[in-house]
Amino acid sequence: MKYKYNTVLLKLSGEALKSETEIYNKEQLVGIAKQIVELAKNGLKLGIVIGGGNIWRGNLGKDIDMPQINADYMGMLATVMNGLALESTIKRLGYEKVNVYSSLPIETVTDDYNFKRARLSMNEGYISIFVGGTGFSYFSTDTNSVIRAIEIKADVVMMAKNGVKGVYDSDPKINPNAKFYSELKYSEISEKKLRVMDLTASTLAQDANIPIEVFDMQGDNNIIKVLEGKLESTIIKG
Ligand SMILES: Nc1ncnc2c1ncn2[C@@H]1O[C@H](COP(=O)(O)OP(=O)(O)O)[C@@H](O)[C@H]1O
Ligand SMILES: O=c1ccn([C@@H]2O[C@H](COP(=O)(O)OP(=O)(O)O)[C@@H](O)[C@H]2O)c(=O)[nH]1
Repeated sequence: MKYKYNTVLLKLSGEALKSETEIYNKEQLVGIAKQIVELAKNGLKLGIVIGGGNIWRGNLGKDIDMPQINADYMGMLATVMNGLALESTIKRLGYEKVNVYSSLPIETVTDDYNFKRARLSMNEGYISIFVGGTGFSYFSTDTNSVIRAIEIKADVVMMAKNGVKGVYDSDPKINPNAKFYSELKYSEISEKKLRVMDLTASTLAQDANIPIEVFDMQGDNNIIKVLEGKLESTIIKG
């Protein structure tokens, strides 16, 4: 196997799909889809959780006096849109074996999520795109990613960032002297108050003993490179 892992849960934020002015950028979508198709064709079992941040986030609800729960469900619906955009881009590249599983029942355009069905289809080479988040308010797609990774028996959660190669001791975009970590323990995420993912997600990953690999997906074929072990990243485990 040419990749470090056999089964991977890839977390993409909504930011990965957008441009400066549009919620969807064709080059971004195609660039991601091409890598995903290559990985799947080479036998990697791939589950993808996609965020909704290019369209809407629940914390925007307060700006329009919207209750958090309503705002959160709008955010979850945003992830469904992103999943459909990725699905159609993958299929346009000629790879038909892709399912969009939604935690929100939207029978017309998605399959209802069922971990057994997802595992079976992935064993047959299908890419699983998980949308709708956890289906519950007050959660994030980071937590959703860890839950789906547990359910599909993934070897790792690949946490794709936009423009940051991994985890530092402080925000590298603010502190140019921030120290990069190539490895971290889960406990250090909370001890050092590192902004990588929400604590629910890191605590769940620690309990399930699932490593999380944080890498920068903004670069030529970076998703493939990191899985080939050819890209610097931060691995969180133990
Ligand atoms: N300790 C840290 N290590 C890395 N990035 C950090 C850290 N603290 C804050 N950041 C900031 O978090 C940003 C990533 O935000 P996040 O929402 O998690 O990523 P994305 O938008 O790519 O999903 C980075 O671009 C960086 O500016
Ligand atoms: O299980 C979930 C997942 C997502 N969300 C909502 O959907 C929004 C978009 O998800 P996220 O912010 O995780 O997307 P990303 O930042 O990865 O683009 C969040 O802000 C939440 O409001 C939620 O309520 N429950």
